[in-house]
Amino acid sequence: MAEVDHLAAERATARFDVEEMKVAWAGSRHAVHVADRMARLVASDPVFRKDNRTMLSRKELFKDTLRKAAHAWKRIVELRLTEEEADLLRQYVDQPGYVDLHWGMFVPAIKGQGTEEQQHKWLPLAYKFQIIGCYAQTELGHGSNVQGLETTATFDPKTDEFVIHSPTLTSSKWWPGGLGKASTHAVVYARLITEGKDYGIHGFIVQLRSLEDHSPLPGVTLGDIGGKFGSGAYNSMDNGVLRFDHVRIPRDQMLMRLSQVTREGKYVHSNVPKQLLYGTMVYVRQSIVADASKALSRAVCIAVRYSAVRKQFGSQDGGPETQVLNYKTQQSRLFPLLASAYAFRFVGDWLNWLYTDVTQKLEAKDFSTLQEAHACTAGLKAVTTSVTADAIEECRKLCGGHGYLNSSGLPELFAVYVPACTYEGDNVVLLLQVARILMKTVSQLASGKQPVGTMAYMGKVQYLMQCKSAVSSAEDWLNPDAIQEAFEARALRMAVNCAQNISQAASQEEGFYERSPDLLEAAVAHIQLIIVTKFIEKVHQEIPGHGVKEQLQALCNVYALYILHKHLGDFLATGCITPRQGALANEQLGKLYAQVRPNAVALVDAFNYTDHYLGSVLGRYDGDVYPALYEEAWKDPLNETVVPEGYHEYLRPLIKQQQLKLSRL
Ligand SMILES: CCCCCCCC/C=C\CCCCC/C=C/C(=O)SCCNC(=O)CCNC(=O)[C@H](O)C(C)(C)COP(=O)(O)OP(=O)(O)OC[C@H]1O[C@@H](n2cnc3c(N)ncnc32)[C@H](O)[C@@H]1OP(=O)(O)O
Ligand SMILES: Cc1cc2nc3c(=O)[nH]c(=O)nc-3n(C[C@H](O)[C@H](O)[C@H](O)COP(=O)(O)OP(=O)(O)OC[C@H]3O[C@@H](n4cnc5c(N)ncnc54)[C@H](O)[C@@H]3O)c2cc1C
Repeated sequence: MAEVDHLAAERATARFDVEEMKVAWAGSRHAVHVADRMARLVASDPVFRKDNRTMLSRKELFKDTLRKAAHAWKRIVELRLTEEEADLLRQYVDQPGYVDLHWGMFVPAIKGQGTEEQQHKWLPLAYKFQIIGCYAQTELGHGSNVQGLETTATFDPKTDEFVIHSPTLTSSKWWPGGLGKASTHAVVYARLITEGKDYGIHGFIVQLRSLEDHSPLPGVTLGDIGGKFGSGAYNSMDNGVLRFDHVRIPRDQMLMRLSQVTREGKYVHSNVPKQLLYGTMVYVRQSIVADASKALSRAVCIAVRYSAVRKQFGSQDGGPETQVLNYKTQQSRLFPLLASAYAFRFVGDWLNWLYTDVTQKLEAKDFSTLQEAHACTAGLKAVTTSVTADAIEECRKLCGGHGYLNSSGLPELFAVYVPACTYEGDNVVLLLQVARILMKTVSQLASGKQPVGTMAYMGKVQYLMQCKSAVSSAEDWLNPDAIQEAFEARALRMAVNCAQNISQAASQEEGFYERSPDLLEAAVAHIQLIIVTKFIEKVHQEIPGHGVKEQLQALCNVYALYILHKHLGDFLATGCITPRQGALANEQLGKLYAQVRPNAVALVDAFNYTDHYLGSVLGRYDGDVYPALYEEAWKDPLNETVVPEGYHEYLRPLIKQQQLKLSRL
């Protein structure tokens, strides 16, 4: 705890119990305690220091990542941490690295697509780090279009092996994290060819490097694909390139849970949807939604605390300067982001529940919710990552000039975060998947088929297509039913409009292609409805703690009315609300900002982030920003010498030359 709390006055104005809000944010009292313990464990360990990260060269940074990963593993083993604790510890280490892919994709791919026998063989090796794995799907030529991958896995019945081959330059695996330098194994996605027939993409476990000296195995060419956006940031990750020259693997290294190749080379597909092959991506997409709320809340925490510390311009009578957080423009930019952080947290929790539920159903051979899981994970991944990436940049601007310094933590957070809009599915490609499912659902309405899950509202088509909002005062917008109805009507009408336009095209496919920009917007409207709905549902639950429910209610309204204001064109164009009702929503939004203002600092305190995890001099808990900024500047390598290197070669001769010229005049 800080000795002098420059934000004490801010904390004193909070009208709710911050400790109970921490519980609401984390999900349970247990979750708060575990997270707290792990965060402090990391913060107090000098190996996990990260304040110098942006000053390291790529090689130093990569070695630092290896060191941290090894040290984290040592601590996990020494302290006998549970899986939950270990995950949190890695999260607080906060440095992307090969372990993310090992635990996050390699292990889940084997769990999801391997037979019991295969799991029994490979998982213990992975669990003890006797092998290190990555997820090698994307190629130089194709990422989004998975069916377009070119790597081949041809079955050779003579030797009972698959021959893995990269037939073209564009078939080189390109991007997999952990592949470049660290992994010994990969789950490789390749076209399965047997008995002369191409059966499409399947997963194979392939060893890449020697377990003795880490050198590439014969026929394997691999390396790192090069430096990436920003200093520090995602450059700690060894995203890699990989080519195979007729590399042989035993038949039983094909992941055979969904389909098999027999000893004779016969292809057998189990009676399950082929999309289960994409299961690892669905799993990771739901983790990415949870991660979005973490990244967004970090940026918002920095911007809120700093905005409370920073003062600019005085009162007209020469009194004290104004905290920038008091400017209405600062509030209208920042508070919707604060509300979005909470909204993403709660929708992330719900998505995690949905994923668990779908997984249990799949195990019982019930595939009915597969489409719902795909639409929700793809859509929520796309919307939450796009908003978060933009929001981090907005937080940088909200911190003025100091936000541009590495020591603010925001440039690195942005650089680490932005690829989330691309990896695990480009956001546009994923939203078009949602749109496809929306169009399918609309087309089935006429046949009387009742939509289910998050599409259930579309079943109220008769009502939602013609309803008119009853809002007649700003306060009316505090009614969750009014909000819910407006969002449902907007989403449905946008989807139906798209479907009508598509039906006028020469073919469904052509119509979809022509209308894809509108379809994107319809998909976003549907996903925003889900986020609003889940926030409203959360607030309806019993939430203990003085004032906690009231604050969450206010944030829920901020989130919904901000989206309504931002996308007012949609609501007006579809006739869901009138211009007057739009203006009333904006009026109410202003009142809500005033309600959030005294609670803002406490609302970010509830994220319970250590100064180490935040990694920002602007976001310090104690608000003692200026001495920290000043001190950080002196740590820059440029300040190691008073006279810079290069002075004698370039500066002195220049200055002397000018002096000489002047003396000749
Ligand atoms: C790893 C760590 C995890 C923790 C995260 C926390 C953050 C930590 C921070 C840092 C670490 C980050 C690590 C990042 C690692 C990144 C890894 C990757 O990027 S891996 C590669 C990911 N690649 C993609 O996502 C590719 C995107 N493309 C696709 O998914 C597909 O090709 C497609 C776009 C969906 C198209 O598929 P396809 O051509 O097969 O078909 P369609 O004709 O469109 O669809 C056919 C039917 O299949 C349905 N469908 C499609 N996908 C799915 C699915 N996933 N599940 C269920 N159903 C699916 C589709 O709806 C169609 O259905 P019908 O209409 O026929 O009914
Ligand atoms: C940091 C990072 C880490 C990664 N880690 C891994 C990993 O561990 N393993 C792995 O296998 N892969 C990994 N990837 C690859 C990643 O999954 C792909 O980059 C991603 O799926 C996007 O595919 P792409 O690069 O082919 O983009 P493209 O599909 O080429 O996208 C280019 C542009 O085309 C647009 N576009 C493409 N298709 C359509 C369409 N049908 N309609 C409209 N617009 C379209 C996109 O919106 C985009 O604007 C990683 C990528 C990054 C950046």
